[in-house]
Amino acid sequence: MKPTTEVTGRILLVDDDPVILRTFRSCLEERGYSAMSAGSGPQAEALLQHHVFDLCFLDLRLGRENGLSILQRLRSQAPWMRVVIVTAMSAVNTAVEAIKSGASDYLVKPCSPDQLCRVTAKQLETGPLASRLEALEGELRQAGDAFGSDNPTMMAVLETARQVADTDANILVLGESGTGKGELARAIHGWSRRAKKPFVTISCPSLSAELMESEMFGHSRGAFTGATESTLGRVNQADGGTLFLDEIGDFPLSLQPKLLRFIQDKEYERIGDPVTRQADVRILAATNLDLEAMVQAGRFREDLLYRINVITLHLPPLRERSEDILVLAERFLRMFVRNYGRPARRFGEAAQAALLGYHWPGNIRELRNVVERTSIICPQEVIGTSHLGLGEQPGGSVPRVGMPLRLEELEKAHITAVLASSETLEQAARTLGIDASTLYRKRKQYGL
Ligand SMILES: Nc1ncnc2c1ncn2[C@@H]1O[C@H](COP(=O)(O)OP(=O)(O)OP(=O)(O)O)[C@@H](O)[C@H]1O
Repeated sequence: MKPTTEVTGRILLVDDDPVILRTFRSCLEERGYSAMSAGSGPQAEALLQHHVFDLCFLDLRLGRENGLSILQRLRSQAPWMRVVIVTAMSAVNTAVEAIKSGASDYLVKPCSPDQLCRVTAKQLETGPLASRLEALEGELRQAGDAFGSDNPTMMAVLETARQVADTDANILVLGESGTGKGELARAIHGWSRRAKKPFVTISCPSLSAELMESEMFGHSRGAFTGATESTLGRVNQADGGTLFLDEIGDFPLSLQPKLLRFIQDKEYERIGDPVTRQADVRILAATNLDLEAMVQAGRFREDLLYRINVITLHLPPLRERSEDILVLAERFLRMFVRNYGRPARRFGEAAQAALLGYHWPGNIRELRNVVERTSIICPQEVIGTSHLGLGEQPGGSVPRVGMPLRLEELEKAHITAVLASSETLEQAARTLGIDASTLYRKRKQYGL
């Protein structure tokens, strides 16, 4: 049974019988897999410290060692690794127990090379899909408690958010970029009676006034050049649910009266179509801009502001929520090591201190990016400060043209500096020679 396509898979064999180890190993290697063997539980654990495996064949009877407790230790050390129990016919009951404890399958000894390879191929095929699914499910499960916090300001915000979630009040979420405004909006929708209906996001800065009108309210065929098909728009899509206007401060001024009318009367017209339509939509909005100041400057309508900020929730920046930094970092770490199958397991003391001492200008988004990168590059179980790459803080070395850097690092540094010296985002975009929506995307990408 030679594989027809190229096979990949890193396999750990754990058995106290050297003959079985040799036979299994040569059989798997012949088919293109890479395999390593361990004669005992501790040997297997030692290998896991330095190597990443996708699949493990574990003999449940390893001398005096208890196979089930070895299984548990291997699973906690490498939760992404699928484990197939190898057992004698007389011990099938134990194999069932092992599957209940997290093993994926079992193989009865003696088995033929074809049986071994069939099980291997099946496990390696389903492994990545299953672990991605597990990660997603984990994220979803955590969404319920993702908003736990030990910070008093954040706790008060969350309490208000939960109280008003089930009313239809429009809510404005304020906070620096990356503080989790979008995440909170989604949670409010989830806590509301609209939870089973759509949650639709419109990212305001990414669209011009014309595109925004058509995106929100839809257009009829031929309404403007290029409108070859009619569309219903996001408002229609969100009917019965929630419409989240991200970065509402960038909502085009010329379109604000139409939004105001929709919020007040729940009525609108598509572009090029005189029929008045209705949609039952709850509005949540977010911004990191000072809308009061924009009203003063004539860049945002006062009546619209009073419609969208019936309730205002102000998310504190991460540096003011130091109680939550390590909890969030550990949650991200669990998620990413599971996704990428990497060896990092925990932050060492120095790394914890570095995480707590950093000022997190990009807030939770930056923390998430840092942990993701760390989970990939850290080659060991305990994460040290050097793996975090937090060296380029203000006062640290500033990337300069000509240094041995990736282009991205230079771009990030330049955008950061221009943003810091610009009064508005529009001004920064003009200086950089890119449009506001590109700047918006790059800020997100770099966690600025
Ligand atoms: N409580 C949380 N738990 C886990 N992840 C979070 C949490 N809050 C935010 N995040 C993550 O941080 C990142 C930024 O969150 P989000 O987009 O909600 O921030 P934002 O304040 O809306 O940012 P921006 O103002 O730039 O749009 C996302 O990847 C999000 O998944």
